[in-house]
Amino acid sequence: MASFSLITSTSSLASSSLRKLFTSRNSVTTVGLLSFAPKTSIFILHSIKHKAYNKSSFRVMSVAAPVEDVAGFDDMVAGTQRKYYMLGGKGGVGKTSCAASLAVKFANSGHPTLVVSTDPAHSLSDSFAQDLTGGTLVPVEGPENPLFALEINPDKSREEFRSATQTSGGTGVKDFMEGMGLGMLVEQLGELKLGELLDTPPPGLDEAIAIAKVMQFLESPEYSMFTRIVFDTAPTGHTLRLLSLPDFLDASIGKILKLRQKITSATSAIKSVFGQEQPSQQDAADKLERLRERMIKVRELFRDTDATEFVIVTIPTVMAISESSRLRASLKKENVPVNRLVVNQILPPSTSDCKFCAMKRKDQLRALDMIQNDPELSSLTLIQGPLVDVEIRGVPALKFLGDIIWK
Ligand SMILES: Nc1ncnc2c1ncn2[C@@H]1O[C@H](COP(=O)(O)OP(=O)(O)OP(=O)(O)O)[C@@H](O)[C@H]1O
Repeated sequence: MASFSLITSTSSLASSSLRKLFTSRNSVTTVGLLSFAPKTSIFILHSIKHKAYNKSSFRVMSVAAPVEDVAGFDDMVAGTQRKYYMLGGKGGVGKTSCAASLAVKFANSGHPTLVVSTDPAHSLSDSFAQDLTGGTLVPVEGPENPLFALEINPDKSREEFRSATQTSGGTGVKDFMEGMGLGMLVEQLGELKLGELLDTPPPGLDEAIAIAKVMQFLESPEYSMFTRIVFDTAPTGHTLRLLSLPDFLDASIGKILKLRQKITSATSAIKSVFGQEQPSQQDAADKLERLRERMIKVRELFRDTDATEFVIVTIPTVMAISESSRLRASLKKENVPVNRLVVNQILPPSTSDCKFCAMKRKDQLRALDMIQNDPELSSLTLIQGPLVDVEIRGVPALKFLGDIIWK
């Protein structure tokens, strides 16, 4: 079992001396500097004496600084009406770690919580160190109140869309129409690029369908208990395409449905001539209509300032901050509410004469300065997350990270 301990010290006590001190006494092999208050440091001591993490292995020896309401967590946790938090940003910045730690914090604050991954490359299972795969709700072990996780299977979502559209205007219908010599309708199909849409669905479609599916779940009574829903979304590019997707799909599906009317009359005319049963398109059309309605709901949810907030997660590099600025601009254009910016993986001030650390920190401070001068980002509540030198995995570690970030 691994054990973690928190200890505060004066800043003059370097991690190397702590490492020596605890290695001899407690088999502590890793000492990570977590954050600095003006006169205090918090160190995380990670023992590899044991094989697995568990809750009781965390020992908080003292707390460094009074908890400040930096992130406005009081506001995030207030009220029992359902709220959605979507965490998004560039790949690898720590979206999953931040989303999972927020979900743990909500659950420990009394909210039955659901954390959902719509990123095709799921990492919730890795983050919680529990198997959460399978596309259904899985209870997360550890928090004080119910916390469930859901990793949506993107391939399944895409297949659902394909089967819903295939018989109602997809390539199957196209071939059929060509066979019947109904050139005019084939042209319309071509214009809609339906074949392309079905064979290579636009990026973001999986995620839109995944979110739509979650919303469908959440409407049913057995899910009414969840008062906080945290989405770990796919990287920025996907999110941006996702936002423009409902409009695109709305228009496309609207056209498909109109086209369907024409096809239905054409097929019933053929049926009456040849006396043959044509495959019923009613089911597919109904499915499409439901999908369209759900897409509209997803769009509305993204824009609902009372129920939803998109939290941008970034790291202190020029590239990540520039991308976050573009993301914020696009979200603004789409009227998606954004109030908070998490800057994760900030190096604490160097306690040793490590030149690399000093340079890196200087570089990060320059990037942090950029935020203050960025027209898109400067107005957001800035939440700073430290870079820790142990991997954040499992509920105790996520609780620990959550208590640093979400306060
Ligand atoms: N504050 C931190 N300190 C140290 N390591 C961190 C921190 N935040 C995240 N990490 C580590 O960085 C890696 C990527 O984190 P995470 O999976 O949360 O990022 P992500 O943005 O969700 O990635 P992806 O875009 O690939 O889904 C993980 O190994 C995680 O443990």
